[in-house]
Amino acid sequence: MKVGIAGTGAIGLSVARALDAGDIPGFQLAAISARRAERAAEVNGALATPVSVHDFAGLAEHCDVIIECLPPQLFPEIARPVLLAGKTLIVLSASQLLQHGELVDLAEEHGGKIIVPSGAMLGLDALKAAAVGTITSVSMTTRKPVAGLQGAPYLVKNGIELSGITEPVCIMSGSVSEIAREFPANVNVAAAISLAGLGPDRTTLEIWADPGVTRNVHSVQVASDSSDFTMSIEGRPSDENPATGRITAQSVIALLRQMTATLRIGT
Ligand SMILES: NC(=O)C1=CN([C@@H]2O[C@H](COP(=O)(O)OP(=O)(O)OC[C@H]3O[C@@H](n4cnc5c(N)ncnc54)[C@H](O)[C@@H]3O)[C@@H](O)[C@H]2O)C=CC1
Ligand SMILES: O=C([O-])CC(=O)C(=O)O
Repeated sequence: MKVGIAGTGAIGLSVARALDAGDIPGFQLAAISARRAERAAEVNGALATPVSVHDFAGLAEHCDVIIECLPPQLFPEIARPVLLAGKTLIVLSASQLLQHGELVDLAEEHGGKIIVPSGAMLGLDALKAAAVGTITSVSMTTRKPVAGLQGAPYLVKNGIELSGITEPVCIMSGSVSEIAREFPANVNVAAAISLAGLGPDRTTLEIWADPGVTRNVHSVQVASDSSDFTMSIEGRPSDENPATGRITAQSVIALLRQMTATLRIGT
């Protein structure tokens, strides 16, 4: 299958490299999309087999599977042409699915598929299994280094300055739906958890800026009629983007491998 990568930053570049190295059987990197021509040339220069460069419509036309690894605000621009063409969209900016439910309807109408990888999170398998029964609560806490939150729309709008803090500060708590509007680049993990479990209105989230952590730390507590469980993950930052955990790109690679595997483990 031909793969197109939209956005060649921390996640897109890692996945492009793995495809280029032949590490993902059954999938071939066919095209990329970059903000600037210079970036596309730089990425192609680092690949053993350079690929064509397209705009989003071009990726939709030439590829079977398109991996969205873009700044969150560009999500509808890539999602529409891909889903209209009935192709498969792998979504990293998962928070955007909460604002753009209409794109799921578009996929349904045109035979497109939307896949949200586990990304920087764990336990979506157990959560989906619990959701077959009755989940009573899902509460999540995310702790981030101050640098990972800087520039978030909510902080800018409310003039909240985090650079001098010496103690952890809870900067927002509420439902995932409420928080996703204010921290679009920081709640992809929470969006995925909410979509797998109780939904964004009933999944609660606290976001903490913590000067004592150097990694994003996500903890989730789940209560259900089949099981109660607690999950926690400390992601090591990627080299290219400290706000993005290294495991995120690895999760996409694992997802692609699973799509053609004879033996699949996990839900
Ligand atoms: N689902 C998950 O668990 C996680 C999701 N994310 C999300 O994944 C997305 C990508 O994350 P990163 O790779 O870390 O971001 P990044 O900022 O490192 O890369 C984004 C890339 O998109 C490029 N870009 C900007 N405008 C473009 C355009 N018009 N056309 C093509 N490319 C364009 C940028 O130049 C940059 O290279 C973000 O929305 C991020 O919030 C990040 C971490 C975990
Ligand atoms: O932990 C990460 O790598 C990123 C993160 O918080 C998110 O996107 O929700």
